[in-house]
Amino acid sequence: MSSGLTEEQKRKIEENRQKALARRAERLAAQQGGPGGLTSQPSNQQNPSYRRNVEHQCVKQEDNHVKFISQHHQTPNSHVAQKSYVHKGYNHFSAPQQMAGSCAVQQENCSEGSDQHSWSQMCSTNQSVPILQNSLSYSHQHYPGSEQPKYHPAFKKPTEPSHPRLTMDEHPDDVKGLQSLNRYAGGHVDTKYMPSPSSATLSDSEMSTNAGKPTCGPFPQKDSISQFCGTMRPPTPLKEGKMQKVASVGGVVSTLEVSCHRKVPSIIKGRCMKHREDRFRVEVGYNAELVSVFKSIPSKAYDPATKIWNFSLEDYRSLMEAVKPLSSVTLVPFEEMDATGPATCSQSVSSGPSLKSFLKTFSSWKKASATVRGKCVLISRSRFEVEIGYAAEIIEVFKQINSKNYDMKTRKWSFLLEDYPRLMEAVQRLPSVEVEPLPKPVMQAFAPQLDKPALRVSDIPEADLSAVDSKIVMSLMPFQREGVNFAISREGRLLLADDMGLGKTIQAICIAAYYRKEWPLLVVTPSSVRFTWAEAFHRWLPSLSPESTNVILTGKDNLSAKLINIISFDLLSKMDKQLKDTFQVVIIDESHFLKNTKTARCQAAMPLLKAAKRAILLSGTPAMSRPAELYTQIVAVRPTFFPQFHSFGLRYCDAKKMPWGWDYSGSSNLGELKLLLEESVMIRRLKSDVLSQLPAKQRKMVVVAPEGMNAKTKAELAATAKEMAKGYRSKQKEKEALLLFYNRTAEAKIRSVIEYILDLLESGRDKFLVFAHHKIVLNAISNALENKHVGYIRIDGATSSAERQSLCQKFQFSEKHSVAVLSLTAANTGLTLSSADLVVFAELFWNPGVLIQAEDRAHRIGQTSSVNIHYLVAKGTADDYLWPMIQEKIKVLGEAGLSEASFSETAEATDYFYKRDPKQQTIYSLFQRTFSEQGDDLDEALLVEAADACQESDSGSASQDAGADTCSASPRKKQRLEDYFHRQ
Ligand SMILES: Nc1ncnc2c1ncn2[C@@H]1O[C@H](COP(=O)(O)OP(=O)(O)OP(=O)(O)O)[C@@H](O)[C@H]1O
Repeated sequence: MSSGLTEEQKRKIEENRQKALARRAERLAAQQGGPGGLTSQPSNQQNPSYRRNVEHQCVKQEDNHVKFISQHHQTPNSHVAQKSYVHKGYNHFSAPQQMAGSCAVQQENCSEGSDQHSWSQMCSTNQSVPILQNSLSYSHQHYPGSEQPKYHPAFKKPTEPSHPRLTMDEHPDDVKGLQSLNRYAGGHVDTKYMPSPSSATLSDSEMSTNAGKPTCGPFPQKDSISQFCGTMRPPTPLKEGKMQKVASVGGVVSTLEVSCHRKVPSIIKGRCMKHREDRFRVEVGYNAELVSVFKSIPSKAYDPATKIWNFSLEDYRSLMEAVKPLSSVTLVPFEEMDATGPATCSQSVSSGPSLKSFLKTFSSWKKASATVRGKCVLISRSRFEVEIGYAAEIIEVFKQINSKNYDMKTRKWSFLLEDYPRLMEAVQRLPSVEVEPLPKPVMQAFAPQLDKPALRVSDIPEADLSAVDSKIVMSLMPFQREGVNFAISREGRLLLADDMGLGKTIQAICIAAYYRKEWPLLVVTPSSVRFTWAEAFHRWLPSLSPESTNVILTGKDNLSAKLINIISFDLLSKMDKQLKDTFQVVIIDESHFLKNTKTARCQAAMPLLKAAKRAILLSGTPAMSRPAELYTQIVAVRPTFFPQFHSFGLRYCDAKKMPWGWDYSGSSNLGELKLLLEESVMIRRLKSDVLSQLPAKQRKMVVVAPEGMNAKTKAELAATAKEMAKGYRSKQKEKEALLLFYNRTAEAKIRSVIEYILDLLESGRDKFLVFAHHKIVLNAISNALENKHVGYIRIDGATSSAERQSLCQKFQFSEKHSVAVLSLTAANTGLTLSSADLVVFAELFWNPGVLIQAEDRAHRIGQTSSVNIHYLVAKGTADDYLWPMIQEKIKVLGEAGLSEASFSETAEATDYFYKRDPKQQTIYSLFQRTFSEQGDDLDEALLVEAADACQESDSGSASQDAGADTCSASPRKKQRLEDYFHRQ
């Protein structure tokens, strides 16, 4: 068919094309020239050895097909063996290490060439290919027709580049490794090709094998072969004017469709380099797609200084797999290079890292070829178990171990830890058995047990606490003292995970006080309990001056202004990062708040904890649903344990690869995790463990944050207090003022109360009672629970007796109902709610009898635990007067044997309140007078009325906002109250 072109036109086109080809050839020669560069050679695709040392360029032939122009490398230091490396390095991360040490890898100019074709071809034609240029397969490589000896460059001596020899003298460990390898090869390795100790030399001929053997060498069995070659494809037929660059082995290089004639799309090239032990980095320019791939890799770490990402070698393969589909990126696989550049072949063989890589490669191969697999799991502080299927040879090994024990029920063998090294050594020699060792942190933690029996927690020596305030030391319960000893034996780094209410605060303060010389101290806590911490320090360490605590209220406050600095998690993320080295002693209260690494609070806290010398983490519920939640807390205490989450996830979270990534939500080897934690990270006692040391009730004052109040409410409260301090002429006025003060206190506390309740829920408290007096408070709590979809019951004055009973049953027996919201006056008697062991008082009440009865809804027959009682107290409100008054009254009751526990012994000190201030004293007297013993009943009636008045207005058209007028009484009730006051 005529092209429609004249002869002259065709001649011109051909001429231009030839010129273009000549220019391209020149350009390529220039790119690849220089020292160690390339010299153009005719293509020889039949010669595999030639292929090993060539790079291809594609040019278009007359017939519109692509041909490869191959070029030899001239020096061993140049681009030798790049293809083989590119294609197989991904298979297991250690292989490239091994190989890379020998030869620099540099991705050829893929805009023109497609070396991957040749690789695909080689694999598909099952020709002998030097693809396994790693030390495991060299003995089976055969290179028919090759003039040159074929060996892995790692075994090449620099002085004898064409006839490499490896002697025992030179590389004893490597040779040993090869010998063991032979054992692991399960008869597939032809031993005549293995170096013998006597000859200790590998000749070229010894290293060669027969043609026609699988290109991937005999070691990997079916699976591993496909690992190496399975994804190799024959070359994709080329379309006219185009060639496809095909991802070859395992897709190290992505498929690229390039035109030999068109402008080549811009492709970012990068390379994988050794980073530090167990990690590699990817040196590459910016590419958005690539960055999202990086972010999906579990072990990712980004160095902002160098702007380079690095990863665990364990994720090497998944990273390369993920990069494969990116058409705009080419990554040269991981290579091992020294600091100055590509290592020579001989360097790589003799250097330590190369040997390591070799051994890693070795074990990877073994892993791939083993037919019986199992794992070691720690089952007690002194014994481990081997979980494995049946294999006669391993049973033989087990029987040789003195401490062996066979459990008939579980059909598992266990051994003393001291026999672990011996057993593993023996297992290593079994070719078809692969046993996963104990994790490194387990070995670290239990290293002493390899020699001698372990100490029990109770055997831990008594710490010398003579430098700590005697008040706190004397107050410690025996189990608390053990906790302090444990912390000091672990050099002040621990997770104190005692059950809720067991006194983690007192223990943490004592531990921190032991390291007082290293202060300033930082306490990070939920904001709702910042002030409680400040109080606790002064209560337990009387030697502290009153100015030594600094509760941080805003992001602008000075974080290290005082000896003890207390900050909320949320504010911590706003602190100056530079301060991370300021604190040598750090306490993290409710440390499970750090469970999610992605949160700002976790990201702010972790560097602090790692930099600090002492890290005291407190949590009654370190993990609420899965072991993954423990990871950050473990790393905060022991940063060297599991530097990468992925290895932790694999061992303890039953990590599973899903189409969307890794799923770490499961759990595995929990017994071992518990042992590991208890050995070196955590101490945890349950209430039931120490019940005999606990009082039946433990009361605690929780100072709720004043910034929870809005400015208007605060101003009104201050004005009311000021008025009251002046005194009143009539009793009526006095009581009206008092009533107003009490109502406004209710409004003012709402926000802090809600925050506290939600913090409790977040901390895993799943069954508790909340008492409040004002309807506005009860409503606000109910609304907050509903918004958070927390199941609750509510009993107040409007609840009928029939309903009460069924609600109690629901709460007692249903897990869905976590909170009981109760009116102080309507639900303090006659109800059994003993399934909870925590009672929270959102509001105070002047009559201690009512409070004690309310407490006893949980503390009654059926209760098997010690009951914790939290009184929420707000500074600058009526609580300032109600709290000391209640304490005094309860103390009296306690002394008379009428109350089981007195506040003075179990709750925080009262001198926090301004009883010494004359104005405050006046108000306090007013409270006392109004709520005098004789008047209690009447006063109670009065305040119940007041609360009702508040409720009525609240339930009417009034908004539920804590506005100033919300609690004004209805006209009818107001009249009743006025009448009452007049009667007084
Ligand atoms: N040895 C002790 N002597 C006196 N009071 C103590 C002692 N130990 C704990 N308490 C009191 O018991 C109450 C509960 O203690 P704390 O708040 O420290 O418990 P916790 O373990 O932190 O509980 P949670 O997990 O609920 O925060 C507090 O009022 C505390 O003062």
